[in-house]
Amino acid sequence: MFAQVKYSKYHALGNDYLVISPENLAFELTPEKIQRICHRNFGIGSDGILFGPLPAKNAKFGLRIFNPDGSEAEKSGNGLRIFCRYLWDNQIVQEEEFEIDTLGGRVQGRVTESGRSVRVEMGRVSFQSEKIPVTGDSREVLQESITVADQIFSFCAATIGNPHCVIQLPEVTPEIAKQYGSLLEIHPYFPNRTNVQFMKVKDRQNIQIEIWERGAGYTLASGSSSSAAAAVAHKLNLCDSEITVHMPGGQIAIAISDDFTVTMTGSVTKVAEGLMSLEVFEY
Ligand SMILES: N[C@H](CCC[C@H](N)C(=O)O)C(=O)O
Repeated sequence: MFAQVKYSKYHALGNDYLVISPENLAFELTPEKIQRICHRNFGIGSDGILFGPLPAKNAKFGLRIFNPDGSEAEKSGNGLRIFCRYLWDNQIVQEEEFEIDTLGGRVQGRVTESGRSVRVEMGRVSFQSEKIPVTGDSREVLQESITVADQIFSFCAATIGNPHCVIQLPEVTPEIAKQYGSLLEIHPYFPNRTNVQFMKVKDRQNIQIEIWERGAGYTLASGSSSSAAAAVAHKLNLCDSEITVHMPGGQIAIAISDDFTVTMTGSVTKVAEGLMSLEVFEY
């Protein structure tokens, strides 16, 4: 049994992840262990864990993505950019494009600018209720109403492998995301819970979002949230097909094709390489 566990820590616009390779782990990543590792005081602290590279049937690499509450996510845009950079840092890939298999489908990644920028084709966005999922009749979930804490919002829902609830407002703030995000995350309309974005459309090429993530809470940036919110803005014809998403942690460039395939380009920053002591589980 290893007394320590090797990990790499990166952030993507302030949305930080730990990368742990299966070759360095001799125990199962249970929800309790994930919660402890991600805890900002009792653990290393992060917005999630990227567990890979894993064997994959229809891609070069497999990746599992865990939220700090211990739940497993189908996709993470910032997580995927970080994982691509991790593979590049460890000479497992070079400048070529390569495929990664996730619970939410296969994506294509490419590392550029000596690791500082990564582009990921995130797959297709769908607004179809049964794919997200959202309860009720089979339909595209666009501009419907939802009530939390006696506040009625108009929302759109989308999936890019993981679920998203997008609410357009004239102004968005962290306070709004923190006050209503946690209630919307667990609203009965979303059987698998949902990520939530409060979106201000600045012009046809720029949106601003404040984010409440499923299983993680308020975060400074989110790649799948950027993809979903931009896709909704484009679907409602409020924005063109190339959109810059502005978040507290920074900006992500989103390009949307005619079939709503989304390509996301953004930065990755290496924070540290470390050794986690198993004592962390004894407290
Ligand atoms: N909390 C999300 C996964 C991480 C998404 C976010 N960090 C990103 O960059 O896409 C979920 O449960 O679907």
